Amino acid sequence: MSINSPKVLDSFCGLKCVSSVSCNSEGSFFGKESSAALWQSVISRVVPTQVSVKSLQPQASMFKVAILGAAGGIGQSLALLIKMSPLVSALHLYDIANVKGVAADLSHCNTPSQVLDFTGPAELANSLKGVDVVVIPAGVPRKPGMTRDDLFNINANIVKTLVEAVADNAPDAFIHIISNPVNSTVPIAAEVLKKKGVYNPTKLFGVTTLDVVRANTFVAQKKNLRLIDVDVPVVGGHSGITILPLLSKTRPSVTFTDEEVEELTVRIQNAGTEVVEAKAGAGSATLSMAYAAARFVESSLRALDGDGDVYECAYIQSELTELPFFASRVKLGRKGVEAVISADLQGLTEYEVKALEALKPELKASIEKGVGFAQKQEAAGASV
Ligand SMILES: NC(=O)c1ccc[n+]([C@@H]2O[C@H](COP(=O)([O-])OP(=O)(O)OC[C@H]3O[C@@H](n4cnc5c(N)ncnc54)[C@H](O)[C@@H]3O)[C@@H](O)[C@H]2O)c1
Ligand SMILES: O=C(O)C[C@H](O)C(=O)O
Repeated sequence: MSINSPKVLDSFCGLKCVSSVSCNSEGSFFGKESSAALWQSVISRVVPTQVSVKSLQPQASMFKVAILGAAGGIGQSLALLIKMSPLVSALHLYDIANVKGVAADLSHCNTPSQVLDFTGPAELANSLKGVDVVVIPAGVPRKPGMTRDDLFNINANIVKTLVEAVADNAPDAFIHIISNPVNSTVPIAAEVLKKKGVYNPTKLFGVTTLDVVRANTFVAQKKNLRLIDVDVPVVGGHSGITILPLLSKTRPSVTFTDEEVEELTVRIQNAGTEVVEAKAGAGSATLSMAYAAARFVESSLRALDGDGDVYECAYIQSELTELPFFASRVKLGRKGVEAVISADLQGLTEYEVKALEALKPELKASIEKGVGFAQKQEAAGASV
C-alpha cells in the first residue's frame, strides 16, 4: 500500500492529505507494513511547514475508547498513542487514582478526540457508557523473580470487577485484556460476561500483540531484514513456553538454522522477563506494550470502520486446538473475530509441533485456574 493512499494517511492525527506529498514509504501505522518513515510523514502533517503540503482537511472521527487503568505505566503511553488516532472521537480515562492530571495533560494535544477523566468506582459506569472498545491494563506488574501467575491473586479480582462493569455498561464493546496473567484473566472475563448473560466470544481478546511485535523485531535483527516486511505469527498464550512463535510461518519466507530457531524462540518467550530484570523492580514493559496495545486498538477500530483486511494475533475462545482459549491469527471485522486462521497450525516443523504439545498442559492449567476462580466467587455468593 502506498503512503499516498488515503487509507494510510487517514490512520493518523486526524489529518488527511489531499495533495500529493512526496513520501516513499508504505504501509499502515502499526501493522506489518508500518515504518519509521510513516511516522516522519505523520510529524510532517502535524508540523506542515516541514514539507510541502498544499492542503489538509480534518477526518471524521467516530469511535469511543475507554482505558481502565489509564494512569499506569501502560495506560498513560497508550492514552497518548490512542489520542493520535483520527478514528477516535472520545477517549475515556479511568483509574482509581491520578487520572485527572493525565487527562488534563493529554487534552492539550491538538488531535480531534475529546479526553474525559473518571476516578474511582463511583465513576466507573459512566466511563463505559457508549464506548466501542474497552482496554484493560489495570493491575499490578511483575518484579524480578516473579512469574505472571504470581500476579493472579491481585489482578484476578481487579479484572473481575472491571469486566462486571463493562458487562453492565458496554456489553457490545470489544474488550481488550492486557492485565496479567492473560492466560487466566481472559477466561475470568469470559465467565463474568457469561454470568451477566452478555458473553460474545468474538469480542473478548487477550492482547498478545507484544509477542508479535517482539518476534518481528528479533527476527528482523537476526536475519538482517527490513522490519516493516517481517510478520511472525505467535500462537498459544502469553507466558513462558505458552508463547509459541511460528518461525516457519515468517513472512517473507526465511530459513533458520536449528540454533537460530532455539535462540529466537527462547528470547521471544523470555522477552517480558528481560524487561522486568532490566527495570530492576520498577515494573515490566510499558512503552513497547503501549505501542502493541495501540496497534491492536487501531486494528479493532479499522475493523469496526469496515476495513475488510485486518488481521492480528490474539488470545481468544478457540476451537483451533482442544484448549478452550488459544492465541492465533484472526481476521477482525465489525462483529469482532470473523475468522480464525487455522492454516498457521498446518505444516509445522517438528520443533514447533513439540513446542505446541509442550505448552498445552500449562495453558490448560492457567485457563482452569481462571475459570475456577470465577466459579468459586459465584458459588461464594460474590457478585460475579
Ligand atoms: N498483555 C501483555 O502483553 C502485557 C504487557 C505488559 C504488562 N502487562 C500487564 O499489564 C498490567 C499493568 O501494567 P503497568 O506496567 O501499566 O502497571 P502500573 O502499576 O504502572 O499501572 C497499573 C494501573 O492500574 C491501576 N489500577 C489498579 N487497580 C485498579 C482498579 N481496580 N481499577 C482501575 N485501575 C486500577 C493503578 O492505579 C495503576 O495506575 C500488569 O498486570 C502487567 O503485568 C501485560
Ligand atoms: O513480562 C511481564 O510481566 C509483562 C508482560 O507480560 C510482557 O510480556 O512484557
